[in-house]
Amino acid sequence: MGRVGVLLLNLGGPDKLEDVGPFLYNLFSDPEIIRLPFRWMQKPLAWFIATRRKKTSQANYKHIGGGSPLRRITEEQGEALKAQLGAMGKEANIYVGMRYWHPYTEEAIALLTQDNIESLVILPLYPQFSISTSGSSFRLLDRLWQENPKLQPLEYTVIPSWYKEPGYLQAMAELIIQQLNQYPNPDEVHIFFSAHGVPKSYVEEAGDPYQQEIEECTALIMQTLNRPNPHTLAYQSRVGPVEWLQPYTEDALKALGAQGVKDLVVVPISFVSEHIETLQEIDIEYREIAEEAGIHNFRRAAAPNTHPVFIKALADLVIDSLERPSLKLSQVTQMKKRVKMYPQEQWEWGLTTSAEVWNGRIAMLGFIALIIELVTGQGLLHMIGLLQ
Ligand SMILES: C=CC1=C(C)c2cc3[nH]c(cc4nc(cc5[nH]c(cc1n2)c(C)c5CCC(=O)O)C(CCC(=O)O)=C4C)c(C)c3C=C
Ligand SMILES: [Fe+2]
Repeated sequence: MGRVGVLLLNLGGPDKLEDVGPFLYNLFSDPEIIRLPFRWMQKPLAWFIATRRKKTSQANYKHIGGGSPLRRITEEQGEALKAQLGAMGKEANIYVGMRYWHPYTEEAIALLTQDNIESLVILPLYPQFSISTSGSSFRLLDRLWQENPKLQPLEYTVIPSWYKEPGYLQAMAELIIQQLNQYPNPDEVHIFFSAHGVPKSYVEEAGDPYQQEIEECTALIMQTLNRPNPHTLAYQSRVGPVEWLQPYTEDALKALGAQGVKDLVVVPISFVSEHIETLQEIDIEYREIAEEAGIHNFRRAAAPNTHPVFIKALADLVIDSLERPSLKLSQVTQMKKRVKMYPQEQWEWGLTTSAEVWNGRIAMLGFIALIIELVTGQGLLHMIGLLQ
C-alpha cells in the first residue's frame, strides 16, 4: 500500500467575529442545510438569513472568546491521531477538510493531491450520519471527484458513521463518569443527552437516519456506562420556524425541573469537539433555563476532543477501514434510496408542467412578499417571530 492519508471532515466555524457573516452565508447556501424547492432561491435566501442572524450569532461567539475553537481542536485531534496511528505501525498524513470555513474541504484535497497520497480514508468527525452534516460533505467530495481527473487514480474508502465504535462509547462513558463522580450520590443524577437537532422533515420525508442513529447511540452509551441512572434524550440548536426533532432541550429541561430533578449531567452527543453549541448554548443558555426550572446542580460532560481513548477509537476505525473492502462516495450518498438530497432530485410538485408553472408563480409571490417585508418591517415572518 502506498502513502496513506486520512481526511477528517467537519463543519468548520468562524475563527473571528468578522468571519461570522460569510460563514453563515456559506452554511445557509448549502441545499443540504436549507432544503428549498427552487435552487434559484438558495443564494438570496442564504444572504437574507445570514444578514439577519449575524448580530445574534456574533454576540454568541463573543461569549466564547470571539471565535470558534473548532479548527484548533480538529487540528489537535489530527495530530493526536497521526501519533496514535504511528504507534500502531501505520504512518499516515492527516488532512482537515471543513464544509463552511477554513480549511475548506477543497484546500485539503489540493494538499493531498500535492502530497501524492495513494490511499485515503475519509472520516467525518460526526459519529452519526445526517444529510445535513456528513451527507453534505460527501456530496461535495463526490462532485470534486467527478471534476478533478487527478483524483481518479486515488484509492479511497469512506466511513459513513461510527457511533457503535466501542472506543468512542468507552470515551463517552468515562467523560460522563468524571462528572457523575462530582456528586454525593452519583447513581441518582439525571443524565441528559443533548443532540444537535435537524428539521423533522429530514427524518420523516427525506429518510435521514440521524434520529435512529442518535437514539441507538444513546442506548449504547448507557449500556457501556452500566449504571442505574435515569436518562433523557432531547434535541438542541433549532433554527427557523419549521418543526425540528422533539423534545426540544429547553422544554425537556423545564419538564425535569418541574418533576423535581435537582442534579444533572448534560452530555453533548452529536459533537466530538467543544464548539459554540457546547460552550455557549449548553454552558450558558441551557444552564440558565435549568437553574430557573429548579435544577440547581448543572454539570456538563466534556466533548471527547483529544481524549486518548477516543483518539485510539479513531485510529482503530482508520485501520479497520483500510483492511475492509472500500466504500465509495457514490455508495454513501445513495445509501438509502429514500434519502433525498438536494439539489440532485426533482421537487415532486414539479413533475407536471402546470404544477411547475404554479410553483414558479407561488415562489415569485413569496419572494416579492419577502422583499416588501424587508423594506416595510412588517409581514408574516415578523408575525411568526423569524424576523424582529
Ligand atoms: C451533528 C451535528 C450538527 C448537525 C446535525 C447540524 C445541523 C444543522 N445546523 C444548522 C444551523 C447552524 N449550525 C451552526 C453551527 C454548527 N453546527 C454544527 C453541527 C451540526 N449542525 C457545528 C459543529 C457548528 C459549528 C459551531 C462552531 O463552533 O462554530 C450554525 C452557526 C452558529 C449559530 O449561528 O448558531 C447554524 C446557524 C442547521 C440549519 C442544521 C440542519 C438542517
Ligand atoms: Fe449546526
